[in-house]
Amino acid sequence: MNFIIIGAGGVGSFYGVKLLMQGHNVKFIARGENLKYLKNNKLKLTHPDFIFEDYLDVISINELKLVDVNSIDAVFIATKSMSTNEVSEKLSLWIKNKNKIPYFISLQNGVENEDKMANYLPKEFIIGGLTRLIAVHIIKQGFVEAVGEVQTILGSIKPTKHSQEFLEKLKIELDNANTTTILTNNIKLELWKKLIINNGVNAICALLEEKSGTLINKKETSILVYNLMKEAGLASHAVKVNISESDVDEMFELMKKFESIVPSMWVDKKNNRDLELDDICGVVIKNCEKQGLDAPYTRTIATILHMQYSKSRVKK
Ligand SMILES: NC(=O)C1=CN([C@@H]2O[C@H](COP(=O)(O)OP(=O)(O)OC[C@H]3O[C@@H](n4cnc5c(N)ncnc54)[C@H](OP(=O)(O)O)[C@@H]3O)[C@@H](O)[C@H]2O)C=CC1
Ligand SMILES: CC(C)(CO)C(=O)C(=O)O
Repeated sequence: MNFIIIGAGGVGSFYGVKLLMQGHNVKFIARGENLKYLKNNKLKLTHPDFIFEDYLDVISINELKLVDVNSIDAVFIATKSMSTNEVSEKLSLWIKNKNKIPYFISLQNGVENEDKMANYLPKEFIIGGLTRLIAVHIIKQGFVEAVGEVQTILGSIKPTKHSQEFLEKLKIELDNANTTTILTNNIKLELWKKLIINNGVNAICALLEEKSGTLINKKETSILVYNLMKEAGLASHAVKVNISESDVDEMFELMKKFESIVPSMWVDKKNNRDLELDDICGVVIKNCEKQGLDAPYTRTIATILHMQYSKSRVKK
């Protein structure tokens, strides 16, 4: 199959490399220094189960116009959520007036990426997705480190017979790549369940500069993590997703069993990059407010992190 991966960062490199190793054609879209480096040097990606080291086929998003739309089966979006609008707009220009277009699959955190994509791309071709039980980060230029067993959950936002067939086929390829893929008819619910995890650990780990396991296993902080998760569950009711208490408990238990990791928000803080705060904590606060509720744990952690980071961050 033929894939494009937008965002040759942690998640994008991991999925792209997995597909490459299965013999698929994969084009990566990168930008800035990362693009320059990968055009001339190999990418090394390590996981406890494998090591990959090779050149990638990498282009900029502006070079996308040189790629034949008809030849591509799917485009994965693996940028941070702040880039979704910009990327989707570029994709909409690329597919304009084409009779055959690929599927567009988000692997990002956050529950609003698919809505953002739908402002630019046909709904029948948008696949919501998430990746969990994985921590994968750029350690230095050209070197990506991954851990975790990797579960991918995918679901069309407007299913058709063709999109279901495509997803079945993609599942086989991802499963062959030693990851687990779950197809769902309710991707919105799954995205909110992932938001529970992210709201539970991302901002607080970045704020306290502690790994997820440390906070989950310490009594005082595990109560904070659990309440952050609970607020994400509460927020979901504003958009009629209705996360239950047992969904929250399930996600808490899942994170308890997962290895102790450095979540992406802490990595971004370490690297002086923008944080996905609006798409994680911001969404929880906004949707609690819609119901006349506050989200005090989320608000406190997010506000302190934001203020601390704004002061200490080296201006670009
Ligand atoms: N890392 C992880 O372990 C996990 C991450 N996630 C989620 O997956 C998504 C991706 O995260 P992650 O891999 O950590 O992110 P990274 O920041 O490592 O990678 C994103 C890459 O996309 C690039 N990018 C952004 N916009 C463009 C553009 N317009 N054109 C070309 N390249 C672009 C970025 O470039 P630049 O460096 O210039 O910004 C960066 O290299 C996020 O939503 C995250 O929350 C989910 C589960 C686990
Ligand atoms: C918390 C974690 C690792 C879960 O997969 C994640 O999504 C992130 O780092 O942003």
